[in-house]
Amino acid sequence: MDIPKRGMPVTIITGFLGSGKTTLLNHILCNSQDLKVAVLVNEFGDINIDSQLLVSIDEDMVELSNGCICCTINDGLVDAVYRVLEQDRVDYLVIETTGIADPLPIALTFLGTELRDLTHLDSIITVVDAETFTEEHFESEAAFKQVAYADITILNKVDLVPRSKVEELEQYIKTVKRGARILHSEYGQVPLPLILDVDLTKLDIYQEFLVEDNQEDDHHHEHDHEHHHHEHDHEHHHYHSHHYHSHHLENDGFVSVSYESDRPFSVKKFEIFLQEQLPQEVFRAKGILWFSESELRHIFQLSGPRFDIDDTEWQTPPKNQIIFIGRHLPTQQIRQQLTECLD
Ligand SMILES: Nc1nc2c(ncn2[C@@H]2O[C@H](COP(=O)(O)OP(=O)(O)OP(=O)(O)O)[C@@H](O)[C@H]2O)c(=O)[nH]1
Repeated sequence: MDIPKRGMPVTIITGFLGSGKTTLLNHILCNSQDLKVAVLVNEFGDINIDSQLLVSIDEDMVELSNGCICCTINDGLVDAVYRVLEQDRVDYLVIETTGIADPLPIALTFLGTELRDLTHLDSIITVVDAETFTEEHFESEAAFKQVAYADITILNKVDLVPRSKVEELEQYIKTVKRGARILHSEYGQVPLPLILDVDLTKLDIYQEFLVEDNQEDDHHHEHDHEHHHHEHDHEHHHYHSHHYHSHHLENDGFVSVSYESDRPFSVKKFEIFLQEQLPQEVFRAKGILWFSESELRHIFQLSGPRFDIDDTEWQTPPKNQIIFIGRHLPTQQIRQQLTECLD
């Protein structure tokens, strides 16, 4: 089989001024373990790396002892990306945009230039400051697009606001982006497997912005549009099916399905389960999760289309325990699917 070679994965981080983009970037640089990450930033001043980690610095590139590198975008994004591609063994590229940037032209730089064949746009992450974000932010075109184009929205600084504010913001964000994937964080602390190499960018969304220059492509263009609409319908269906109203809650049909295992899940498989397999009827789930990729105890909460994973330390031998609540749940199927998530 002729499998096309995929280029270097790229994650774009956007978010309004002061929302916590750099904080998230530092979290990525310090926790990327054996992944060699290159980050592109506007100024080094932003990156506040422990100086013990620095091994070399030149005018536009800083190298850290864990192999990660930072480059400035001074002389243009495309040039900066080429500088990274010329480095040995860089596995992953993360770009921090300025707080007022519209992410669309940046995404199109990866999809519509020669970089298309050398890179693979993995996802756009938008960091939102839970404390200062208000609906008026959307009067800014850039802020609106940051949320509208986000594949993942990280609602950061949740330590500064009551839970009700976080929920209100989520509802509001979902009016702008139906089915938004929202994670919560304090100081950008989210498990990296949930945000890197997740392959969430849907190329067909960008198709209309890319100028096609031959008939073959035009044909694909139409096809992609159909596909796009179809997906939207699907999302609509999926994400709005959770609107059971409270007076139905006492009705028959609500069940819970519990699951336990002494073996860890694979993060990837569990993610796919959440994204693609979780029955629409599940409107609440909670549990304690053990992933083979992580030494931490992850507390999982799902409410409607939103889920949340918090990290804590194990005080007991690790195991998986999870419960799903919803109407008419296919108990055996859920158990079977979870068993398939075991590593
Ligand atoms: N309390 C609290 N403060 C945070 C959190 N995340 C970041 N901060 C602080 O918020 C400030 C802004 O964070 P940055 O990471 O610099 O934000 P940024 O988006 O890079 O900012 P710009 O470069 O101005 O766009 C810093 O003082 C951070 O320490 C959080 O979750 N909780």
